[in-house]
Amino acid sequence: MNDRERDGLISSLHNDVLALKDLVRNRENELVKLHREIHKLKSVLQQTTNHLNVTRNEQKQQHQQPQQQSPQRGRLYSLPEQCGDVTTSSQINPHICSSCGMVMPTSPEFALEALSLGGSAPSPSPSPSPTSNSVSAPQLPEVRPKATTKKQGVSAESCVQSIHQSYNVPIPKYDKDFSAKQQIKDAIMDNDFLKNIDASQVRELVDSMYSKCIAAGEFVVREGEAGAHLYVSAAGEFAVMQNGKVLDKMGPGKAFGELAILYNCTRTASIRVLTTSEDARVWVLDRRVFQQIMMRTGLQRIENSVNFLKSVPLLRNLSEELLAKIADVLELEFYAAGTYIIRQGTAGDSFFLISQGNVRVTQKLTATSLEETELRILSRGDYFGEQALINEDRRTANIIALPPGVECLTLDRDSFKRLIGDLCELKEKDYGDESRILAMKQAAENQEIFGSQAQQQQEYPDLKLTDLEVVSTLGIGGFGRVELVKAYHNDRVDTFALKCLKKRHIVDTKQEEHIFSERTIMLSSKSPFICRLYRTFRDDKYVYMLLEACMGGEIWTMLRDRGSFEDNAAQFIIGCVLQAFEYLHSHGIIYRDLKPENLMLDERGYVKLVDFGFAKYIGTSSKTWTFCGTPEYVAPEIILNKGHDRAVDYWALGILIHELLNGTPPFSAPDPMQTYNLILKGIDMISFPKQMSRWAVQLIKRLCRDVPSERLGYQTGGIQDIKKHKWFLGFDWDGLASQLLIPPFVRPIAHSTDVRYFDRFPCDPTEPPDELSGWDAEF
Ligand SMILES: Nc1ncnc2c1ncn2[C@@H]1O[C@H](COP(=O)(O)OP(=O)(O)OP(=O)(O)O)[C@@H](O)[C@H]1O
Ligand SMILES: Nc1nc2c(ncn2[C@@H]2O[C@@H]3COP(=O)(O)O[C@H]3[C@H]2O)c(=O)[nH]1
Ligand SMILES: Nc1nc2c(ncn2[C@@H]2O[C@@H]3COP(=O)(O)O[C@H]3[C@H]2O)c(=O)[nH]1
Repeated sequence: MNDRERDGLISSLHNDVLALKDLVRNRENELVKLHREIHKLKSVLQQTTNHLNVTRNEQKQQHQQPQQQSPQRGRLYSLPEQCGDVTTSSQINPHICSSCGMVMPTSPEFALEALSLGGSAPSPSPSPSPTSNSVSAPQLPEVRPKATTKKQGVSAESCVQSIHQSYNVPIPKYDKDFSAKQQIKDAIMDNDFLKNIDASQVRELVDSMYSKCIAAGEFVVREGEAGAHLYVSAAGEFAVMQNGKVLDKMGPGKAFGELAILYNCTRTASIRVLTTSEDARVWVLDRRVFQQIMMRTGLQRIENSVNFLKSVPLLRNLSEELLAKIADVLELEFYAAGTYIIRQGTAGDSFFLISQGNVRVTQKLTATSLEETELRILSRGDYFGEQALINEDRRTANIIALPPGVECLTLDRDSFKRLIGDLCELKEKDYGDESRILAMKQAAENQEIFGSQAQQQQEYPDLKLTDLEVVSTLGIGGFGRVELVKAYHNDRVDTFALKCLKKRHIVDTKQEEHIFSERTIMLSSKSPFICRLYRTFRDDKYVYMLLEACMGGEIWTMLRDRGSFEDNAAQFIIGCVLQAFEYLHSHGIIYRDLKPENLMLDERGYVKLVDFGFAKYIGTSSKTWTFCGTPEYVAPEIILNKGHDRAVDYWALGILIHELLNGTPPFSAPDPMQTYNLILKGIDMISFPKQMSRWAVQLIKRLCRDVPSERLGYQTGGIQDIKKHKWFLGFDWDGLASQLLIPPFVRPIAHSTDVRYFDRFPCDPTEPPDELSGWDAEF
């Protein structure tokens, strides 16, 4: 390793360390947040257990003294809800509200009840029920209403009533400037318990908060009291206290007081103003308003769900009543792009309806296959996941969320069976899996023939690496050099191109599979339009491919030197490529790296495809997802990761025609991202040079269609459709196939090691490190 490389390595390691430190810092922050969350939840839990203990004791007492009642019970029920929180002024007796003189509610249910009864005074229950299991504050037993059955009933029954009543009750709004709104919104989103509220709900909460000043030293919230408000600190400093001890301090922009409201418990801590110089200020939201906003949006959600269900074709004929039942049990779930919502072969208990976004359905067609075949894309209104529920079996396909993410309504197994499991459409659904698997088997058999050992039979079996003598370097690729070599064997001298690939580099860049695939496909391919691979070798540092030497040089070099090709030369080059594609596609192989750099001329001037590093066997009906290719040549579906097949080769063919005729590809920018953006804008955004023939432009446009299935060559006529296009009018396809056609550029070659059509490359004295993992055993 030289100094520059070492410096580069050090700097990259340094960056890695910095990134890891950042990660650790973020994790630590997350931990602190989680600890705080745990602590808060523990406070809530603590209260609940206390309440339950007290209730149990109470129930015991009530059994012992059934007639005894608190004399203040009636007043408790008539307490107006807004008197929930007390400040210092009521401290003489914390249970008496100083402003209205009433007894403060000490049970969390009180507020709920007050809410559900709209603040009116229902008559108190005359006698407590010994069986009720009310929860109430243990600190204040003397004023706490004894548990009653009525109370239990009210909170369930009239709460529902209240939902409907409050549905149309206007919610107060208070004007505030932008920064105030932002402060409240940020505080809500920063609160672990409130941050999951819908954006529309947050907006309403923000609008309904009003400002209140609180003097230095006063309590905003007192531990153990009932909570009737949610707060956001607007200005000043506040202390969070528990049992008289300061737990934490907070400045402006913090939401607090949410626990008592969300968990129906009493205040789990006290909040006191620390600021001494001037009043502190808080934003306040009445609990009643909070609940109203939550209920209203909740109801709205059910209504939206029913409306959505009505639009789902599967549920078209169901009654309104049944739809409402379904809507009632549906759960809303979100999945980030790329998430496997369902994985084939796993057990599953949910049924899914897509309410937003798209999913990709893929399937492994054989138990051992690594590849997933794309079956279809499902979108809003479509459903999935019924198979495993109906057949009591494992999932039969994968469901993957597509960008930007997916929203689904889900039903659990029981609800599915009860509500829609009998629908004929579901029971009779046939996705055609069987015929697909049959076709796959057929294709696999073909592949077996194509990639079989017999087909891959290596030639020159007696030739050893040591029989080869390097003459000069023909080219340099991503993994090493291609050398022109002389082979001395059986009293003969042959010349070959020897592609030497650095094993360490292959392993480091995880390209083992691509190199293997290149070997299998090239060894098996026997077409005059594809460079022959005769055999392979290996040693500790390299794998070697002994290739047919294409001594006419690269099309890329010719294009560089000439600037562009005439139509007839371009037709000949494209004709040869089409012959190669016809051969590859008919064997289920896609090439994926078409460009002038990978087209070589043999000594007769015929064009051959070289470099099969990205070629892949996919069979006839499947797709693949690996992003690969050269930026200027990749098709939109590769960029968008939609899954691709041989249609990407037709796209690349259109790009190649453009480059051969003009010297540049149509989509080209200084960096790949810009190039991808141009590609996604489409071929119609390109203005073609005037000198191009009308037919050439038309052919390029027909090949470079955004939608793969619309590309010429991909339809039922296959590659013949391209060959029949007007641009090729008069072209001698039979002459090309039989190689009797005279190529447009015959390049004189003096002898078998004449390298005049190749650039000169300096030698590279550095040796790559050994790589001995053994992945290349077959080479
Ligand atoms: N059969 C051949 N006959 C003559 N020259 C060849 C042959 N194969 C490759 N070359 C020369 O070597 C160069 C590099 O070869 P190739 O593209 O196959 O290597 P690679 O490591 O796969 O490169 P890449 O980075 O493009 O994947 C070619 O551009 C060409 O100039
Ligand atoms: N229990 C608890 N409450 C906290 C803490 N930090 C801030 N608070 C807030 O103090 C508030 C007191 O009233 P709530 O119990 O309604 O909600 C509580 C939280 O919003 C903490 O560490 N523990
Ligand atoms: N087996 C199969 N499932 C599909 C197909 N298209 C969509 N799917 C859905 O993919 C789901 C995967 O999970 P399930 O087997 O429960 O139910 C499956 C179907 O709802 C298909 O062609 N075949």
